Amino acid sequence: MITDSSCYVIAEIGINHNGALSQALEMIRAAKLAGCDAVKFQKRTIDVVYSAEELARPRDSVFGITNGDQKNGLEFGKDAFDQIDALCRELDIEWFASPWDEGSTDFLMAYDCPYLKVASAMVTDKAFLEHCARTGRPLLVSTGMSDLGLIRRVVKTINAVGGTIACLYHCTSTYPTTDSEINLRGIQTLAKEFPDLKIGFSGHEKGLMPTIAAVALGAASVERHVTLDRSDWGSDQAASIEMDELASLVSDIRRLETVLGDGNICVYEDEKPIADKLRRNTTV
Ligand SMILES: C=C(OP(=O)(O)O)C(=O)O
Repeated sequence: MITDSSCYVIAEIGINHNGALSQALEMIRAAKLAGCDAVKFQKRTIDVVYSAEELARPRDSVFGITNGDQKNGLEFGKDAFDQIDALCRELDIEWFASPWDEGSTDFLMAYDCPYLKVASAMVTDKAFLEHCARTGRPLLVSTGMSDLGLIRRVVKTINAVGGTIACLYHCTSTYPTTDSEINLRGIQTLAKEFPDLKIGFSGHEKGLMPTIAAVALGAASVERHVTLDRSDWGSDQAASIEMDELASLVSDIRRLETVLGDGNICVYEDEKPIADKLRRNTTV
C-alpha cells in the first residue's frame, strides 16, 4: 500500500507481455525479484474502446492482418487474470490494472486488488471517472496531457461522488519523454495545490535518474513501464526499462530514502572521534 514512509514502486507491465501469459508471469517474477511493491496491467473491452473503423484498419502482426486482430491478441481474459492473481498472491506482490472502459472496471472489481489506476488518457471522461470513483476502490490517477485546471476538475469530479484518490501522478504522455518535458517540479506544484493528496510520478523517459529525482522531490509512488527486452515489438517497449534496470531503480530509491534522512542537524556518534582528531580548539 502507498504509505508516508517508503516510495511505492509500480512495475507497469501494461501490454509489454505482447499477449503471452507466460511472458507476463515471468515479468511478475522479475518485478518481485527487483523489489517492486506492485505490478500493473491494462484492461480494455476492445470493441468499446476502439471504433469499428479503427479495428478494421490493416495491420500485420503475429495475431493477424487487422488492427483489431492485434488489439484482441494483446488482451488478457479471465483465465489469464486468474493466473496473474494467483501468482501475485503466491509471491506476495500487489497487482492492479488500469481499466479503459466501464466494463473493464467491473471486470477488475472481481479481484481483490488494492487500487484501480486511472490512465492519463481517461481523465477527461466524466462518466468513466464517476464509475471508477463509485466502486469505492482507491484510485491512482495520472495527469499526463493535462493542465492544472483539468486536474482540479478531475479531483473535484472524483470527490463529488465520494471517490478516494490514493495518489495523483505527475506524468507526461510521450514515449519516451524528452528531458525538457519531464518537468519534475510539477510534483511540487501538485503537492502545493492538493495538500491532502499523495503525489507520485509516472515516468516514460529513458534511463533511471529522473525517476530517482522524483522520489527526492517527494513522490510517494513511482511507476515505470518494464520489459524483458526493449528491442521486442510493441508500442510501449522503447519507453520501458529492462528488469536489471528496474532492480537498480528500486535499489537506488531505497538508498535515497536512507540518504535523505530526517533533516535534523546533529553530530553523529561516528563524527565525534573525527572531531576530536581534527579540531584544534573547541572554544566556540
Ligand atoms: C497509460 C497509463 O498510465 P499513465 O497515464 O500514467 O502513463 C495506464 O496506467 O494505463
